[in-house]
Amino acid sequence: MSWLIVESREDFLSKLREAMVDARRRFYRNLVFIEKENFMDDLSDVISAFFEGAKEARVAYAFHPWADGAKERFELIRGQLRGKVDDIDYSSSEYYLGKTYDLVVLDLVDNFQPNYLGRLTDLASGGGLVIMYTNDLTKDKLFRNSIAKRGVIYEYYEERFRRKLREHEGVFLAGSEYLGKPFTGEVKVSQAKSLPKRIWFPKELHELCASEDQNKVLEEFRTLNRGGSRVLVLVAPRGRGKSAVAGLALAGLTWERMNSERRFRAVITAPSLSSASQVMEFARLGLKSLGDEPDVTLSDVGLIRSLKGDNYSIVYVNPETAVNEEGEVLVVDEAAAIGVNLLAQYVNNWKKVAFISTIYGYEGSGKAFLRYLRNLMAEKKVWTRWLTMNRPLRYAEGDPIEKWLYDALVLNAEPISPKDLELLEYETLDKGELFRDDSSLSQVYGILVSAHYRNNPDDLMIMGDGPHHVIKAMRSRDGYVAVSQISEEGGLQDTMIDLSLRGGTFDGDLIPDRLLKHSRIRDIGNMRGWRIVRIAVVQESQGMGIGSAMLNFIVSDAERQGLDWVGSSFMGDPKVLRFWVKNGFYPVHVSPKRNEKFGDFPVVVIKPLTDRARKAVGVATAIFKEKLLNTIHDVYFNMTPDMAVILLRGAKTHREIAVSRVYLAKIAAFLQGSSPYESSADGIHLLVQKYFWDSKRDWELTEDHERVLVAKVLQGRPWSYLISTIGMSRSRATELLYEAVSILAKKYYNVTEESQLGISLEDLGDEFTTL
Ligand SMILES: CC(=O)SCCNC(=O)CCNC(=O)[C@H](O)C(C)(C)COP(=O)(O)OP(=O)(O)OC[C@H]1O[C@@H](n2cnc3c(N)ncnc32)[C@H](O)[C@@H]1OP(=O)(O)O
Repeated sequence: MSWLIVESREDFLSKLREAMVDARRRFYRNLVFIEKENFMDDLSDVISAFFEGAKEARVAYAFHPWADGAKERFELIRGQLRGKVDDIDYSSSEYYLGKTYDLVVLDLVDNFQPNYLGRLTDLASGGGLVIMYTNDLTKDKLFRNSIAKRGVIYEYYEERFRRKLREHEGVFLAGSEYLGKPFTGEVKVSQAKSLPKRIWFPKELHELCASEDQNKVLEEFRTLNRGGSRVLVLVAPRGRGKSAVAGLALAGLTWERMNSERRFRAVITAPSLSSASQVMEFARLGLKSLGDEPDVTLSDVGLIRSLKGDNYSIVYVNPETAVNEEGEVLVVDEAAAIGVNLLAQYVNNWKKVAFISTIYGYEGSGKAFLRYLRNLMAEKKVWTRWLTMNRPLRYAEGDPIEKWLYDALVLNAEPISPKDLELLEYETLDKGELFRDDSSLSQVYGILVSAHYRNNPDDLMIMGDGPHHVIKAMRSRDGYVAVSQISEEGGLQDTMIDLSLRGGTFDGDLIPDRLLKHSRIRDIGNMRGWRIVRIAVVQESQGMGIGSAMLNFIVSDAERQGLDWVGSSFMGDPKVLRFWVKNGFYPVHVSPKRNEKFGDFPVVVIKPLTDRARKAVGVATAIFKEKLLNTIHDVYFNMTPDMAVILLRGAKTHREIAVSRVYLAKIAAFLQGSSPYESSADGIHLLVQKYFWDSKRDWELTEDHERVLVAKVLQGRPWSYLISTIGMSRSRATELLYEAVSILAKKYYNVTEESQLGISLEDLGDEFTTL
């Protein structure tokens, strides 16, 4: 039975002591949350109570050391902490992901940020305690302040967070009153670990495993050494030891090849070096246990970049580089946080790939990733083995604090599967109500999380508390089927406009800032609009027009409110870009840098709603198109022709380009076969520019024709590269190029292979300078 006690501090502490004894016995965690101005006494008492049951402990103390008073608070309680104490700066907390602590103390006086909270709570082990203390969750908090707009901010997120603390067992609260809800549920404690009956990898590696799940998974990795293309998928919630076992497995795969003639090279990639560090650490540990001492290269902050031995190497490279690296095995950690675009390229280019990922958790949901894998398995082109790990390593299965964390941070939000799509209603959600209604919040946030693997717990707080963030949705009889998170932007003061033009940046107002910097039209800064931060439709109802319908409603809504524009900025995946262009949005900016993590170019699209916005967006679109057409061989040289074609089709701004008769004669010579492509490339380039600048025509080349023109004529890719970039052979590409040029020459100038190959000076007139 669970109950809520409301008693004195002494009673509170004695109940907590009992709970800690039970937790040690049954290997689960408790949480103490202190929220009051004078938190120090309670904090000190709770820490004392903890150490009554432990002579020493592994302690993590997290704070922002540079914040006023933070160090002093740490020093005050430092004397009470016995054992090894890691003082962790929140900003570098990701470096501690693999560690385990008995006591985790979070100083929430300067900041309350869901990402940090989730990450650090996870590090507490069974039998341990998590303490969070703050003067007031909503007063002067760094992350909160960064969300505020013109000094205004809501507290829907914090209100819900406080409610969740009261709902869950294992949680003890010290605020204006003392409350405690000891854990009464059941836990499953892991059985003593035993090795699988038959093992191929050395016993030393198996001994480094902390659970039976890990032993089993370790053996499965061995299948990667068999013939043919193989993909191994390892998914688990956080804290199951999947990265560690992947590292041990790499040591095992290396060991199998150590005495062979052939060198062994494994590549590890992940969104960042630090997210790959667990795999690396355990690979090193594994190799050491086998008696090998690899040479280690470290990064500036001490993370392992590579391990090298006599005839093997294990190296980290960033996700984009990993596509074209060579080696025997590619291990992709936190694969769900890497764009599926890149994952598909890994499977194409590598024979053995291991994808490792969190299926849900605060790096975001892995649904896009899972969808990709399900398709891969259904195609049956590649041998695929799917492994999951369920047992937590640090604490017992059924731990109440893991449950609280998932609920409080909405880590397992689930969209519905709608059955009835007949009647859909467009709604603007009341955020207060949404954050009080768990089921609606789970549906709405679930749609966003499953579509956007990049969502993390901080995003939910921004969505809830940011006064400029608005949520729109489409609701069916069964529940929500589509959601959009919108941010109000623009209406900038002159000082902000100047700041942006001078290269300064500021939070929010992303679209006005980008447009100011790239088109230099000041008026854009004053205009007001809606940036669609996220838009998503439940997976099974995509491609049925719901997204477009919602977008139409949003645009009409914005028009009614007198806004100047609706826009969006997103990672430029061709499918998504097509959605925007189809709905009449103009591409106005593409970042010159590919996003290393996701492998795509961030794109800004916009739809003008007022006359002045139409004028300004006209300029921005023209400037963008000019940049794309003229620098695609340089700034955007590695943009896929697929993307470029959609961007060029979407940038509907017109310019007349004249092609001189000298060039037309060169083009005729090319069509007739008397001049090779390289000799007529100047004329062809002009003709292709003319085509892409022409937005008045009522005919189109096929997308395949356009792709070849972009790849060869505009990007200048060597013929040999066309196969890998647009997937066609040299002869097919040559054929398409010829066809496209002959269509263009005929349509614009009636030039064909029978046209004149030369012209007289008299005919030419004074088009060129006489010297
Ligand atoms: C700022 C941002 O959030 S950008 C990221 C957009 N969101 C996502 O990528 C999440 C996953 N995808 C989705 O939730 C949806 O597919 C959306 C929101 C992109 C589009 O909504 P839908 O209802 O699926 O699109 P709708 O049926 O109205 O329009 C279809 C067009 O969009 C494009 N499209 C983009 N994604 C998809 C998709 N997953 N399925 C089908 N069509 C898609 C196609 O060009 C399609 O045109 P076509 O039918 O002629 O091929």
